[in-house]
Amino acid sequence: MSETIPAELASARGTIDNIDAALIHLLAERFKCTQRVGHIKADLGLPPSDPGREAEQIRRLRALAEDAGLDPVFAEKFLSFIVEEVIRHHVATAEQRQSD
Ligand SMILES: O=C(O)C(=O)C[C@]1(C(=O)O)C=C[C@@H](O)C=C1
Repeated sequence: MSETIPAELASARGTIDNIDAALIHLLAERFKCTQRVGHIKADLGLPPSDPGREAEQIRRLRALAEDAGLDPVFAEKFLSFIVEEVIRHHVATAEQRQSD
């Protein structure tokens, strides 16, 4: 296989790399924010998950995805994947709080 990458492919990959970097930064900011939420919930004795809030988020993101031309099923799966990890962090924060 040739080592030379066509200019158009290299340019598209450059854009993909920039978008992936933005996604990582956005996710890092989101997790910093949910870490604050985890501490607030632990302080107030609130449960780690909030199914009502999640239902609202799913409804909103599915609509946004449809408008943006993104598969809403994928958007929902992506959100669920993130929220599952957030809940795991919230549980660990609450457990840590109880053992302090
Ligand atoms: O909003 C909250 O209550 C959160 O804990 C944040 C978050 C989220 O990551 O968006 C995570 C868990 C909840 O079930 C709902 C939403």
